[in-house]
Amino acid sequence: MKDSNDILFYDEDGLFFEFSNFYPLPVKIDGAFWLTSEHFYQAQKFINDSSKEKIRLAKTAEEAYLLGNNLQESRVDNWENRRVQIMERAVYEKFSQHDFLKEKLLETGELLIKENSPTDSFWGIGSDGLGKNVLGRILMDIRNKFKNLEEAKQSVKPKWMCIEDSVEIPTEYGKMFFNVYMDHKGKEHLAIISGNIDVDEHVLVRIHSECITGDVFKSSKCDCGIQLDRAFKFIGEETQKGKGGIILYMRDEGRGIGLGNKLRAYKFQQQGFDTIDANKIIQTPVDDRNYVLPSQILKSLGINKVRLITNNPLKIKDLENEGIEVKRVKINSSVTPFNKDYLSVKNNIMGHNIGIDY
Ligand SMILES: Nc1nc(O)c(N)c(N[C@@H]2O[C@H](COP(=O)(O)O)[C@@H](O)[C@H]2O)n1
Ligand SMILES: [Zn+2]
Repeated sequence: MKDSNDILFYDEDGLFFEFSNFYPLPVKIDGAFWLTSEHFYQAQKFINDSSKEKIRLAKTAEEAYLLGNNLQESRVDNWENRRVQIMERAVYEKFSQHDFLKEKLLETGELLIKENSPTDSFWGIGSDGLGKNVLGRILMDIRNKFKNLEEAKQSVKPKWMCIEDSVEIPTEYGKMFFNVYMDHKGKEHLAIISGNIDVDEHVLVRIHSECITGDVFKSSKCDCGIQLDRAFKFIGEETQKGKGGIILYMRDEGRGIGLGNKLRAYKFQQQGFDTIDANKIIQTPVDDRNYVLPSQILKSLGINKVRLITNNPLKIKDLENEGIEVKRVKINSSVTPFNKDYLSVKNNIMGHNIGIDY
């Protein structure tokens, strides 16, 4: 139902038309410019580049919409399952690339945002006002993400929490120096430094999100434990060669939703839902992390150029947004019968293009 305080957007002459995908504002995604976020969304329905290009070159969002719904050319399969993730990306890119829009979204505070479409009860609220409002929910999720980012940027400078700034601990891959950083929420994160750090070079870095099931209890359900071991080994080898590297171990368990929620999400995965839908079912963000704090930690160490050991495009994007030059170092995973679905979602929908050791 509509409430007088709700933020309603849909009509071209409405106060919040900028929130509509039809608002004429260009967005750059995957190296290409799209006249609107609607152009990008509609183009993703199709397999071949010529169809995508026809839509990309459409003069208006309306034209792109009509092409997206009428082009008789081969379409991607299971679009119904992918369209929300595609829409989330299109809208996130649009708002994160235009500060005035991000500000306008943040200024809506905690108010409900609804696409006041009289015809669409999936993306909007439909004629009876009771529709799913999926687009409105996406906007509110992105508003929260921006709020967390803003908070993290305002967070107190990371504080060295160790006795002498760092503690030497012998590891399987040689001695390393452990440094604790506390964030604005009181969470303690680790910077594990090995060997010589030459800030004039691209420093070898792994930003690892905590996964206690994988990192500690050797779960075969994900590739976190393998990735951590491989990053440690790689940095240990670099140290042997007289260089070095850093592992930033971030307490972002469960892609930021915490251990309990992750295990709740696992239960739904056991019923056949993928890692994205499982998070949504338990009403948590798909990924509640940002990498402002790791960027702050690196900069506090004088590091502005890194070779980042990751498959996760969001880590690269956030570091670059914080002014850090990133060269990506791919990290292979080993497929198990227990993690193959998870890896394929990371690879095919979350953009990780994972190197797979079979
Ligand atoms: N929420 C959630 N659901 C799952 O099914 C998962 N396997 C995870 N794992 C968490 O993802 C993070 C590692 O992902 P990246 O490779 O860094 O993108 C880590 O926080 C795991 O706990 N989470
Ligand atoms: Zn894991």
